[in-house]
Amino acid sequence: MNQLPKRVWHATATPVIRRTASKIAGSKAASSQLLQRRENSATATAEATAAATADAVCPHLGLEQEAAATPRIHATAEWQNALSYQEIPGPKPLPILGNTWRLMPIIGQYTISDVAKISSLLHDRYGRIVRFSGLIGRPDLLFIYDADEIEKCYRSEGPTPFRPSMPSLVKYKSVVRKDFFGELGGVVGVHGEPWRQFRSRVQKPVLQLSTIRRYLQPLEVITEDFLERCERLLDANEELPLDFDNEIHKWSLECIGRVALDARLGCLEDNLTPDSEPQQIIDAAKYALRNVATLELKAPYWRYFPTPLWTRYVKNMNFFVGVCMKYIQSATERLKTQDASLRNGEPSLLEKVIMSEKDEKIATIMALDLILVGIDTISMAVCSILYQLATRPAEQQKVHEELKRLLPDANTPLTIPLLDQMHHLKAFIKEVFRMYSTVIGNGRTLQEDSVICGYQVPKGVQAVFPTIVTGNMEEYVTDAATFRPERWLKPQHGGTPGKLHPFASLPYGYGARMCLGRRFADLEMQILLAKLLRNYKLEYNHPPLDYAVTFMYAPDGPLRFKMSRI
Ligand code: HEM
Repeated sequence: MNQLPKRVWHATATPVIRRTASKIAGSKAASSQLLQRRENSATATAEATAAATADAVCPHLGLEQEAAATPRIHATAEWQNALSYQEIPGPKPLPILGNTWRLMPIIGQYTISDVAKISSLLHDRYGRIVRFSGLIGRPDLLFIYDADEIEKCYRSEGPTPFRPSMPSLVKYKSVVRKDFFGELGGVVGVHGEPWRQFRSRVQKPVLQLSTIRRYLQPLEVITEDFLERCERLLDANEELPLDFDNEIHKWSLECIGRVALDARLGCLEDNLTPDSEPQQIIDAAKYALRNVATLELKAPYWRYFPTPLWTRYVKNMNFFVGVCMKYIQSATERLKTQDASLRNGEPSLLEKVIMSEKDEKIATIMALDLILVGIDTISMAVCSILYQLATRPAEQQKVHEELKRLLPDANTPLTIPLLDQMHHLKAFIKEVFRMYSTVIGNGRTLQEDSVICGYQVPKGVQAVFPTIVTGNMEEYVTDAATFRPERWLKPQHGGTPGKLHPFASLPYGYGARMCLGRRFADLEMQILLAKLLRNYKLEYNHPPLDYAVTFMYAPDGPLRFKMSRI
């Protein structure tokens, strides 16, 4: 089984936080040492802030970085007793080459697909906080493997958290297509007040339970179509094709199209021709997302000149914008021409946004963001969940039993109260996310100087919270190496007690910037698993697959599941 190795907590790598001045104040040498350390620390802070600034300022803010004033934290004992930023352990950058070479093919020791392993190796080697500095064109990365410190960072992030994600998308929105986005960047890759304003305009309709309820039936229909297509794809051994991940991708695209564009895109139709719109959407979605890791984690030369990869990326993004505009214009037309008195039931998400904002552009940009982040995340999560189900027959049986009890007639339409009672199914999903977190980590660009794990960390540094590692640490999760969905259940539903740090496994992030699509993601996954496992048995009878990062963390290889009717 592909389980990450059991990790040991590195207490030895922890700095002595309270190395107080009084301890060394006895001698002159000690005083000058302390002074020297402070000077080093001030220089390091200034250097790191300067390095970080280029990336940390959001183009949509249109503001200059605030003039430097001495931050209040500098006067506290916590700051003064902390070790300097430079003392944080981590791989040492080489002169001129920095650390970027470590991610390069052949000469580097790390490959992009191994990002999850790198994160784990860094923890094993350096301890609970690791500084990865000297990366070309980007600020230092600070990996934090301490769930209490992660909690502290999240809880003190203020009203406009800064998630340093997708600089390529930032450049696309703020430079390449400034003509279209202007001041309305959306939520992904946008920060500060512009992010807060956009998010507060769309958050309510997106997360409202009434909106989610409205999509249960349409998404169930799409899922039924998907399962019918799967049946048609089975070979003589009842096995799904080698590129089954592609089919999952089409299902998620069809779902997000229904939610964000109010349309059936037609991605699940048989025999799509290469020039058909659905196939073009499928190709563009795949290309845009799969190349982001390469664009952003390897040396980002595209920031300085348009590389072929960048040019293709821009073309794809333009295609997406065009598709969103087309569907949103037709939704607006529908709303204009439809007799309002004939409208009944809950309006769709798009209708809610168009009616409340009276601005088609807001709806278009919202749809674009939902589509861009809502396809790969969910399809890779589903690949991972299905693989774990297929390779854990006993666990699969438990979910099936639960479904048989709740849906004695397999054709019973799903309802929200029924989904609410699928405790085992939901616990299974959570356990997959804990052990194989699809999004391997989250991050924040620090907006204030902070003390983290006993070190002075300057603002502008990118803190990385590697949930794939912390979710598997014995320190935070009892019997972490064992796959046990029951740990997520309440005792009345068969739950087993044990330690589960609330900040060790956060698949959807946390706080004001938490995943905007999480309710749709949960709904889509629950519908798919309920329909699939009530009616079919899933098996995987091939050599085990490794997990790798292709933007998301998922099994790396053909998902040749055997799918047989029960
Ligand atoms: C299982 C699937 C998914 C996972 C694991 C996931 C995970 C995440 C994570 C970790 C974040 C960052 C949160 C933070 O910074 O605290 C995020 C942000 C976001 N997600 Fe998801 N996501 C999933 C599915 C979706 C779907 C289906 C949609 C769209 C319908 C979506 C839309 C978004 C958006 C728009 C943001 C940016 C929010 C903001 O910055 O304000 N996600 N997601």
